[in-house]
Amino acid sequence: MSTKVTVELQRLPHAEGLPLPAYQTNDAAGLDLMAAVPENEPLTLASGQYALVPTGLAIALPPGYEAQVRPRSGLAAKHGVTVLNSPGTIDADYRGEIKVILINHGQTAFVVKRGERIAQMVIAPMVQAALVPVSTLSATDRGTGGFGSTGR
Ligand SMILES: O=c1ccn([C@H]2C[C@H](O)[C@@H](COP(=O)(O)OP(=O)(O)OP(=O)(O)O)O2)c(=O)[nH]1
Ligand SMILES: [Mg+2]
Repeated sequence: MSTKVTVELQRLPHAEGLPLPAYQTNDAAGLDLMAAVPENEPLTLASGQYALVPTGLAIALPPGYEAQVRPRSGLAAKHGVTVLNSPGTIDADYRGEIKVILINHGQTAFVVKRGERIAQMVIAPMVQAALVPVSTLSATDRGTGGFGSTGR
């Protein structure tokens, strides 16, 4: 098991009754996030449509960490449903509700029910850069080559 960082979690009123996000297996990287849509109002994503899906959760990450909202491969492979801005970035100083921007690339409508696991959240260490403006950059073998410069 990896070392664990403590993350404060606030469950908002509309998350009542939903289980806490959980790692599904011992060494899973992602905590599954559930849709906190009303029980009697499932969210239908028509083909090509996207929506901001509430999770009913807010967190306080320690400084030096971020959370990434990533797609679940099962939803992508079976239904064409993924996270539009993947990976979504949750900043350590964000205290609002975590929302998932879900898009349906599939051919048929996809219905998001309350409690459905729609995405996963990976907690990761991050560094901030101290930018130093310069007039020329250090030379490298690659230089300015990119975008397929090494071949297909
Ligand atoms: O998938 C996401 C992405 C972001 N957020 C929240 C947490 C994050 O800290 C905040 C801002 O996200 P981001 O910086 O990606 O969006 P922005 O468009 O740059 O908004 P802002 O101007 O508020 O930074 O929105 C989510 O809940 N879900
Ligand atoms: Mg931003």
